[in-house]
Amino acid sequence: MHTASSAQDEPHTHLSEELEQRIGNDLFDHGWSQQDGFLSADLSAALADECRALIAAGALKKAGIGRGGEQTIRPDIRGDHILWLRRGQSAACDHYLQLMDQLRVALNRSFFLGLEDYESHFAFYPPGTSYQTHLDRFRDDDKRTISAVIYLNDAWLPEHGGALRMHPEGKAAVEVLPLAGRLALFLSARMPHEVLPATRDRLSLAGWFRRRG
Ligand SMILES: O=C(O)CCC(=O)C(=O)O
Ligand SMILES: [Fe+2]
Repeated sequence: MHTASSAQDEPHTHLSEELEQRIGNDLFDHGWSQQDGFLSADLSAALADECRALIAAGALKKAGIGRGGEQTIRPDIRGDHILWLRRGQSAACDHYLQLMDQLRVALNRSFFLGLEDYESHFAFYPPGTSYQTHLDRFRDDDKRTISAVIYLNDAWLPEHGGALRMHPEGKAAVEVLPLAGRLALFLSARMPHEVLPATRDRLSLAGWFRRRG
């Protein structure tokens, strides 16, 4: 339920225009963007709790590579366990999906991308697992346009590993640590990226803004 309160009480119930512009400019100047504190500490903690409960219940499954009937499990290439989000599964997930929908509308407004929807899953990388360098666009489906990852891990330190490492064309690699509340965005078809192994559990929400097919 929505009760009257100031913007400070509810950070990012609505994204500020300034934040939307910063994200759009980063994406189109550099092909990626990092926004710390994109989720409030409360929302990030609620999503982390939900993810941990789902892991404990065995609800996350080993992720495959490839699409549809061609999916294969290759832990040497990709070691995460995932669960796709459904609208209405929890207040926290709905809040997150609502924020991403605002971002989708803002990106369409500024850049005429025609982004139509957003799909997202929880991801859990057990210690030592990784995801080798890849692009997020499938060979036979070019709908995925912008990738978004939100991290759910408190007190993450560089020595824990687990960075998202991006490889912008012609530039030095960039690393983003999976710290709670942080958002990483990049162009799905153009940014090769990988997940480095970590020494502790690595929880996140990965998602894709898709354009009309
Ligand atoms: O968790 C990350 O930092 C990136 C995940 C990823 O590349 C993917 O799920 O396709
Ligand atoms: Fe990816």
